[in-house]
Amino acid sequence: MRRFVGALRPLRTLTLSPIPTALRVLSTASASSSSASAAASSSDSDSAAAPDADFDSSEFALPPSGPTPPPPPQQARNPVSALRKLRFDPSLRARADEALFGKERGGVDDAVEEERSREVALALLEAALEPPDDDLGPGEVREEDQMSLSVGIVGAPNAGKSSLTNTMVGTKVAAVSRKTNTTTHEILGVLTKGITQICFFDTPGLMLGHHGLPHRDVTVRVESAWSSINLYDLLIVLFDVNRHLKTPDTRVVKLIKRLGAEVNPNQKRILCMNKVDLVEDKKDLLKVAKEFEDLPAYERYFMVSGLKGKGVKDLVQFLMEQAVRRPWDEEPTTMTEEIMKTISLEVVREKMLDHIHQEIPYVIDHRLMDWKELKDGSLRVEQHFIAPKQSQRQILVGKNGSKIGRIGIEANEELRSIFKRDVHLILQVRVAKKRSA
Ligand SMILES: Nc1nc2c(ncn2[C@@H]2O[C@H](COP(=O)(O)OP(=O)(O)OP(=O)(O)O)[C@@H](O)[C@H]2O)c(=O)[nH]1
Repeated sequence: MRRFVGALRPLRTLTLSPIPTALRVLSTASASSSSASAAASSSDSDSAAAPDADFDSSEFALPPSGPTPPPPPQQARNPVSALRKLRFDPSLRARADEALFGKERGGVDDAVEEERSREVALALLEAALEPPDDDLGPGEVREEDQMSLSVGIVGAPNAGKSSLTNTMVGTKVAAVSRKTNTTTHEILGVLTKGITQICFFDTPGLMLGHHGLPHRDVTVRVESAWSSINLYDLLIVLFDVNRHLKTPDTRVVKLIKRLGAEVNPNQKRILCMNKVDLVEDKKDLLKVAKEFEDLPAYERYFMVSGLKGKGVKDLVQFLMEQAVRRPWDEEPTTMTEEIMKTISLEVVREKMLDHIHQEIPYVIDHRLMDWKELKDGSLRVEQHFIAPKQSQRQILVGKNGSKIGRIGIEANEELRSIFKRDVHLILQVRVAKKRSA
């Protein structure tokens, strides 16, 4: 089920002080598949699922995914406190002095001086061990040196926005599939390289000609998307050039022309022809470039294949060069548990979209029910699909569990390769309980 999340939300978060990426990713991703909804638990659904409605990766033999990550390093000993504990017994010290210097040393003055020099040595050692205020760890960048860029990606459904984002960011941030409108929420992708950070925003629903759309929420979504695009530093207008050559979509042409006509001094715009790998005669690409060449707002034209990665390096390089001196909005991405949870949902969702070619994926409630990191470093991930109707459940399960099994096996493989560890994936398909009137 598609849920509307206003396009302004990620922009608003851009102006906030740094919040770990994971929290924001989850806050936008929480529509129907958040781990938070796990609390709703299986009470929403019939608990008696048929055995073929389950997938359990432990029933499939897979080679181990490599060495288990080492345990966290032990806390290093603090040499200052160790030194503080090293207070000699004075009588032992006197005996040592005698043995070394052949006479009994020092009166009261010597003792005081010795104690003072010991304190000075200790203070010096403490100061030496204290990291300087601006000491930066490896890869850290001072705030005043940081460069940032916010990028909105605009395009018709299925133009390849998610695939391109994934390729640029280098992690799986969005479910990619053959279906249109797979982006059920704005997915934030963050690329941090050297001193530069680029935040990518998906802008679902930004299309012209929305008059007459059946649902009011769709109209609201479209309007909200339009009103927010000017807030990005840079806009990528993306279209499927292969489709354009075969069956041009007048709405897409209008979109490209409208965004290319109005110059916005505060925003750079670029036009990206995507899926160039599908175009057999490359000369056709020049024809398309010519068709849109007189649009003043487009600073550059790129021909890319987001899926195959063609031309993406040049595009990323160009984006890096457009960054402005501004502190980063996001912590440089580390694979936190919250990001991993989101990825686990996205990967399973992607496999479901690949295998179920009806409206089913959009009406099914998909939840993360359990997430555990086991002692051996492996992960136990349990997700449930809750279908409104028995017939929908049956389509997702497939004959003798063949569909859910395939989804599970493929998702499990991919999660193992992303997380670089063993993943015990459990998927259950249930039917929602009928609410009594
Ligand atoms: N051959 C080819 N296929 C691509 C390319 N980019 C995307 N695709 C395919 O096009 C389909 C749609 O891609 P997505 O990235 O989901 O498109 P999207 O614009 O994010 O779609 P929505 O979420 O519906 O807005 C998927 O089947 C992709 O595999 C490309 O460069 N070449």
